[in-house]
Amino acid sequence: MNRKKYFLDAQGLVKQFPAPKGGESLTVFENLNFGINKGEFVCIIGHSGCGKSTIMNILAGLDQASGGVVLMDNKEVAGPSLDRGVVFQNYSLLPWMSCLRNITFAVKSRWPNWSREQVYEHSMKYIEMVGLKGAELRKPSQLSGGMRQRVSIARAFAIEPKLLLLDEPFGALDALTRGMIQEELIKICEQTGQTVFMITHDVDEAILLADRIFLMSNGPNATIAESVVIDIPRHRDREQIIHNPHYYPIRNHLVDFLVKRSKELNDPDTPRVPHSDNARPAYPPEVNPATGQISKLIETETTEGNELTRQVVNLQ
Ligand SMILES: Nc1ncnc2c1ncn2[C@@H]1O[C@H](COP(=O)(O)OP(=O)(O)OP(=O)(O)O)[C@@H](O)[C@H]1O
Repeated sequence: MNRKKYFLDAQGLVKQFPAPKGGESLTVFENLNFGINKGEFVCIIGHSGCGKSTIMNILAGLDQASGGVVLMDNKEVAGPSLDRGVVFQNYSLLPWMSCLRNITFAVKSRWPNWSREQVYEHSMKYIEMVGLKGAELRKPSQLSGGMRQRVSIARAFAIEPKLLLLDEPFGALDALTRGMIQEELIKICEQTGQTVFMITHDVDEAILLADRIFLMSNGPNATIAESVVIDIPRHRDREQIIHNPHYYPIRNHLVDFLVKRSKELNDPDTPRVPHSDNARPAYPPEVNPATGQISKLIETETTEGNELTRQVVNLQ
């Protein structure tokens, strides 16, 4: 039995939006509990409208939950912070600034006491890391979509956030560019041990990148039904990964969830597995589709200092 404590810990999150003309408010999700370990790459998959971007905005501190709490490094997330870098699908670069200035601007805010040289060298390191050396003085409008997305990734990494949040960052890119940037992202994450939470609709992308994949049931009243463990060894590459014997069992499990189980879980006539064993947060079970192992993280009565201790228990 391992003892465990998460770096990022979401406990009992609820999000409700008021109805536009009075009436019943919309509960997007409720009693959402999940954790992310330091250095882990976690993807979240679920149908459109289930609440993935809402979760990401709450983790980023850009939106507030209606209930529950998010702890990062034991501190409550109460607003935006340079500890969390966000990359959106639409790049969100400042159009009047060059690529380099888009990055130096963020680096200066992060380390206001750095000299010009320090800021420049640090920013150029990340420009090089995403393969944009030579294009650093161009404005976003003079770049391709893939290049712009690489600038936003470089900017997010350059502030060395404790947590990187990626909201479908490759959604608008063609397959070839997407593949190239995925490989760069894998390389950078391997070099830096970055903790990442990423939304994607692409199951193959999720298997390639993630250590775990959260499966979200359909909304309203959505929930994270499972945390799927991707135990395919790293370094992974797109051509080789499909030959790993665990690849297709994992892929089939994800597709089956999206096609069938995500809806069933939302059907009021389908009996639900109780989400919570007791009044405490119940994390979604961890499932390894390749080995059939299911484990569950539970809180124990034990406390060490003021910290709650959690244990992983194998159920199957
Ligand atoms: N500001 C808002 N006011 C009212 N309802 C909202 C607001 N923002 C989101 N919603 C609703 O909350 C639900 C979840 O939206 P969200 O964007 O988080 O879903 P998503 O899973 O990210 O979808 P997609 O995959 O299409 O991006 C949707 O029903 C959406 O209409």
